[in-house]
Amino acid sequence: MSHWQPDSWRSKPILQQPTYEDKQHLKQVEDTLGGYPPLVFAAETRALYKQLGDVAEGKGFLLQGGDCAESFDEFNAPKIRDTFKVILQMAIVLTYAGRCPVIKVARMAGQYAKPRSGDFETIDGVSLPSYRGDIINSFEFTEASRRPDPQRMIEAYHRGASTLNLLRAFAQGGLADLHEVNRWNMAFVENNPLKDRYHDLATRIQDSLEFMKVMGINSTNTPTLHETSLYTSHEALLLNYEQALTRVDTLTGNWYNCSAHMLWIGERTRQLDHAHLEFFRGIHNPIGVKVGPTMQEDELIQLIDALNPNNDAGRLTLITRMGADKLEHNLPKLLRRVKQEGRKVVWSSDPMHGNTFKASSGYKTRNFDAILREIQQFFAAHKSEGTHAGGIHLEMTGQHVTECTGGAYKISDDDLALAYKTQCDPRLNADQVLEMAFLVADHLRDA
Ligand SMILES: O=C[C@H](O)[C@H](O)COP(=O)(O)O
Ligand SMILES: C=C(OP(=O)(O)O)C(=O)O
Repeated sequence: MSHWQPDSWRSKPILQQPTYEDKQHLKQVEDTLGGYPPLVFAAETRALYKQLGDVAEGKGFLLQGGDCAESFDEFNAPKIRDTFKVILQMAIVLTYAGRCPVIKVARMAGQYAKPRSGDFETIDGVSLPSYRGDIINSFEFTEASRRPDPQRMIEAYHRGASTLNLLRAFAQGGLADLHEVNRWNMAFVENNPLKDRYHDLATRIQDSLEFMKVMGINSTNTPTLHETSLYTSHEALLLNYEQALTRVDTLTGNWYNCSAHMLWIGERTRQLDHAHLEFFRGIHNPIGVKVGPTMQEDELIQLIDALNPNNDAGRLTLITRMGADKLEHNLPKLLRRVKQEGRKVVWSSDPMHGNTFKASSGYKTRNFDAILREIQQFFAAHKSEGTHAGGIHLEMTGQHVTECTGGAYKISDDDLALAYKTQCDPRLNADQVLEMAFLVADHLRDA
């Protein structure tokens, strides 16, 4: 295999990239970013790698979630806080009701680049380049807004850094204290139809904390009760940006992509001889790859071997996104083959991307029941193949949006217009996530 360099991807075919008109400006931005401090520290990335290694061995569960596409316009503390809360809330339900350690990885602090089905969008007979995420162009439907601008990478870096800073403060500065989480969760679910179930769980956690106190277990000296670990992730699609943040770790001498702890390759850019595979094979982060409904057994083994030649547990997460109607037929054969060949991977389910459709109202949406059905089938397939259902990957937000239909509030096609805010794909809202958490926890406990 040829020698890897952070820029060796540049000689390979590449899909889903913008065409920048001003190459000099692009180079200037890449150089500037290359001189900026890394956003994450390689040792943190190694800690996540190790925890994912445990998940690959069947000990733990990966919860990965956040926006479909983070937005420069909706960049504010309440939004970051609410998504943080909803991830934590789901993690607590999964940990307590599912009796399972949960590793939390946010789709935040860098989820700015989007692959698209078409290069152009047409509205009222006018065709303009598709919106590809705020790191590339702007959502507004004008010629100027849709022109790719390299300067946006600098903007994305700064917003990613601020988001990460706040997430770290929340995780370690008291907001994630289990005593507090228990309290704010109560208010957070006040109007939720699953409130009673949540209250019951919260009371049991409270009882456990009080029991520990009575027994003399000093919770002030027990960091896991006061803080949490939340890692960051995004699709490493725009390789100019990702390369600029790829650095040698001085402790190990290895290359790490320091734009996030975990990165993944999308379904549309995972070709074996293409640029994204080339870039990912050289970085030492834990990585994910999306696995869609057309994936065949041989192709999957080749992909695994290209990305994880040493078969290290924790290195590779396979994120299946097949669609509720296809998973039952397509996943078991992949599980069987990977198990037969002894490859160590985390299997995670993205029940969102295979279940998107256009509602009669014209909005792109996903139905809660289809999302749930894909998760149920994911657990069932693992159970029958004797493999570990290792995680879920959700597009979700802490905001009260109406983007996915169904759930306990029975959001209908007509309701979608009430609060449809996503810039790309529909997300589960805070209530739908809580509901999903209880349903997944039941499967997790059973598994
Ligand atoms: O999030 C994933 C993709 O970017 C998205 O599904 C593509 O959407 P499109 O089919 O509207 O381009
Ligand atoms: C684009 C995404 O998914 P996929 O590659 O599975 O379509 C995504 O997760 O944002």
